[in-house]
Amino acid sequence: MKVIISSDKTSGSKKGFAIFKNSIANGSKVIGLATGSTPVTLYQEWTESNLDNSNLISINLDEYVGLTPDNDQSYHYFMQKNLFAKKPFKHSYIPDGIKAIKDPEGTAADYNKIIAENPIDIQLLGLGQNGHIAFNEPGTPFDSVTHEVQLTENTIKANSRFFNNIDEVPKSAICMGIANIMSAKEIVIMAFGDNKAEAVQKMVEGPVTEEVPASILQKHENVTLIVDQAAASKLSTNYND
Ligand SMILES: O=P(O)(O)OC[C@H]1O[C@](O)(CO)[C@@H](O)[C@@H]1O
Repeated sequence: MKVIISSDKTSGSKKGFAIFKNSIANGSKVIGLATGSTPVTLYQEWTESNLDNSNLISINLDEYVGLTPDNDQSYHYFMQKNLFAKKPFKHSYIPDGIKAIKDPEGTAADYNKIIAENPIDIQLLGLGQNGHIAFNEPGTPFDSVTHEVQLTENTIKANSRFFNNIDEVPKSAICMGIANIMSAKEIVIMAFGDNKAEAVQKMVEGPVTEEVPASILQKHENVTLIVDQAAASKLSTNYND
């Protein structure tokens, strides 16, 4: 894993965006995208750039079960607001959180088919405080594919900051599995802030274990981790930018 330590989130996000721009210039066509607060600055860079997405396909990691695309907490809405409105892709895939209410297995199977038909060239990831990637919580099998995830109390609490109150946070999501994520040819994972420091340390330096889903990234041959000083503060090795 290549580790880039940036002075702050803005410079880290610029470096992250540069990796995507370069990868697209070199022929990447299928782009895996993430939500959460981590990628917002990277998406700002993207919308302000001259990059043209009209020949690209995007595939998002996850969506809450039960939220319509026009719900301002849905990941459909998030992507529209932060990237797609200004930089539309040829086609953008996000799991169908409404179909998933009645048919989570069918929704997940549809999404696995989409990923199989559109192998991901480069995938963006954030990192949960407990080491989760997308909504794959500790204990998720490394060979998992798209599935319905029951959100843990920790994640519901962490994400409640975006909702009016904690009871509005959906209890489950449709989420790419760890095997889907690992199938991407290249991965960029970003983490900023001291609340991510422990997860970063375990992901990079700890054992590869399903208890820390992101630790599997140690086994991927083309991963770049971008962190700020705070998120890097528990790493024991000195990684130079
Ligand atoms: O970027 P944030 O908001 O810190 O969230 C970290 C991770 O948690 C999630 O929001 C899921 O809870 C992921 O989508 C994200 O990668």
